[in-house]
Amino acid sequence: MTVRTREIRPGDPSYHPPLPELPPTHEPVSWIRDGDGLVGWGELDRVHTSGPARFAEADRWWRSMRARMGIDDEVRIAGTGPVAFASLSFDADPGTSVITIPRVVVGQRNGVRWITTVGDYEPESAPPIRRPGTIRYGDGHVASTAYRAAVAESVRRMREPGGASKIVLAHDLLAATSRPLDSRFLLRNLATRHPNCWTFAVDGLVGATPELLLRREGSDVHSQVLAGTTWPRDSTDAELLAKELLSSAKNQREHVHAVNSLATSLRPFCEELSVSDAPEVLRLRNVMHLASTVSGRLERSGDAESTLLRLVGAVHPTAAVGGTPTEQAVRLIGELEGMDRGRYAGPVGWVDGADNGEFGIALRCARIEDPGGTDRASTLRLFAGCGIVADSDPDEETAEAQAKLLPIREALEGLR
Ligand SMILES: C=C(O[C@@H]1C=C(C(=O)O)C=C[C@H]1O)C(=O)O
Repeated sequence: MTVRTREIRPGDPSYHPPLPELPPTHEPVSWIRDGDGLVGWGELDRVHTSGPARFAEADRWWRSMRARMGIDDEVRIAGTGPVAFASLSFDADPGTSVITIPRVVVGQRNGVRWITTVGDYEPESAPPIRRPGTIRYGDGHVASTAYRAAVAESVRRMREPGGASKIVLAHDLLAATSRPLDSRFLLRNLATRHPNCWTFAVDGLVGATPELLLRREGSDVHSQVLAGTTWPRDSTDAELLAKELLSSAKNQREHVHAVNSLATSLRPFCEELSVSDAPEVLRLRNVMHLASTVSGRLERSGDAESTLLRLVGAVHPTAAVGGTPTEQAVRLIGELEGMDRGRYAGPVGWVDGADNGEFGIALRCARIEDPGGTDRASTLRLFAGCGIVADSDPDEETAEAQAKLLPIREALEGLR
């Protein structure tokens, strides 16, 4: 099996279109930010994994597949040669994770565009992107009222002696389209409207996440941790909002838990690890977050324990999506939230043959529950959550979750 990467040069018909417009299928895989990234289609092979060993099993499978591939790569940068996309469940149980190898990947980075193909490849032209028609919304497993109640209960528990310091609770919203969904429609709208997020799609999970869990390039690792959120209300000036966020003790507390959890779990793998001095404000279209960067150099980058998928497994779940202490928080999420998160809030991203890659946290996303068909519309489940601390206000957190649902709702409704 030979994997071939060739540069696509200016003048080639596939040099100019934005990445989401290239796939000739309605369900491509994707990872795009600021116009750069990867899209893929056609499936060579996939595996599903589950349980606590889901990361290690996905890793083992990817290494065995790679070992069977001959590589002919004329570009030779991160993301060229063989590439797999993966989306892993939030929880060990329940939850099914997937890792898949596309037959065709088109990538772009710093003005260089390339195509990678596995085996024989017949170019196909992409059919026009379909619109999903009108969208109807309905309550999911955790409606807003139930969410507010869960937040109030978690606050009560956190105030008890021995209570957790932080718990991230989420809720869901159902959406039904009137015509079958074309994932490229969501990808195009998200990538255009949220260029500073990573627009992803893997096996029916589609979204634009602002949170980079782990990037690996050679022996360097990098993460952007988010926690602590505000959003525009009435006519609040953006500068003022950013200042208020930076000086909010409650948001700073939420943030510190998330940064510490990532740094603590990554440190044992690194000979050097640094955390930015103080959080900055990341401004997105609908919300603002406190953001910190964590950068490290791996101690034994060739080690089987330090592969990207293993590292991702070691740092997940950070307190940005789980809580502190992790085990207590995850148990409470199961009890108070009571829904199956599936792959929402789990790691999603790609890994290449040299073990370079990027994984984000699957936030601001929808899971396609029924893709529909020529004669059937589609249904999706949208997710959003918030970090809760002992002084959280249930009404505020419920409103915050609504603000976090906006990007995926707007994409579905056609805004770009
Ligand atoms: C859980 C979500 O977002 C996370 C929670 C945040 C918070 O509570 O401030 C901020 C960013 C994310 O780490 C989500 O978007 O669903």
